[in-house]
Amino acid sequence: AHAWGYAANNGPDKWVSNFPVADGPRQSPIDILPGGASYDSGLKPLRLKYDPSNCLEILNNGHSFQVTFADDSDSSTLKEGPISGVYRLKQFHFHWGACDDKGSEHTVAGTKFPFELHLVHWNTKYPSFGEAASKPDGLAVVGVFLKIGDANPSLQKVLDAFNNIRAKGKQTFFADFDPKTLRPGCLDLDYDGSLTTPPLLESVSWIVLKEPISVSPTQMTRFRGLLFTGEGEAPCCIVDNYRPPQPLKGRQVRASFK
Ligand SMILES: NS(=O)(=O)c1ccc(C(=O)O)c(S(=O)(=O)NCCc2ccccc2)c1
Ligand SMILES: [Zn+2]
Repeated sequence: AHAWGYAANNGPDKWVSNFPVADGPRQSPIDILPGGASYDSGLKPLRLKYDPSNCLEILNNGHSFQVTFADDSDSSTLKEGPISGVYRLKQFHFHWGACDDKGSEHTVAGTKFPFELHLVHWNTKYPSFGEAASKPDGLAVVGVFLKIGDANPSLQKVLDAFNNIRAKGKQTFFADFDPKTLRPGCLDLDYDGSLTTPPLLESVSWIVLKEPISVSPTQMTRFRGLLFTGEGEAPCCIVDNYRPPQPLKGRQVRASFK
């Protein structure tokens, strides 16, 4: 079976043939209707605690790039909010469009943002990420929308590392980055969902932050210079690496705000 991707021949509407869960009851992303979310006064504020020294490397995995963190201790964790227990940060990555009118995976009342950041965490009640990834409460992903605006200084450090990871498979040392600097306010919309890329496992508690952070047009074009393809192959830029919204199938979205 050819590898999954985002092209016409291997994109999101083709994934179900190798990953039947693509048609499951709790798939992600979704279109979020803030008016349809129910305010949950029991929701405590989300607690992100990240240690920049846990940052290991930045990698172009052929469908996005990810910044990987050391997850062998509880020094970079997510707590409270809709989740119980302690979840460790494993990696963060982005999804984006070829142009500014699309790119995010979640949408808000049909509105698409040009980018979406995902911070992937796993539940430490399980021995490893791989174990947690197949459990209904195994993963928690924080989604942050990016909009066009002022340059984002903390993002610049990530973009400056791109020169070493332009081609698929390239990776480079990347240290001392605190993803908390990428966090906007604390209004979040929560629901039970899945990974948005194969294997599309239905193990994710999604925590989508309502307020976007800003990136400048120059910073955005840097993302679009990354390549899906390996060195020596005909260059194909990573763009439109997003899955469209999936059916809600009766799920409730909880809001941490009125
Ligand atoms: N958009 S998302 O947050 O759902 C997501 C996207 C990509 C990946 C990834 O592995 O690259 C991941 S991951 O880091 O969670 N890995 C999922 C695939 C996987 C499952 C089980 C063991 C290893 C990898 C998550
Ligand atoms: Zn993602």
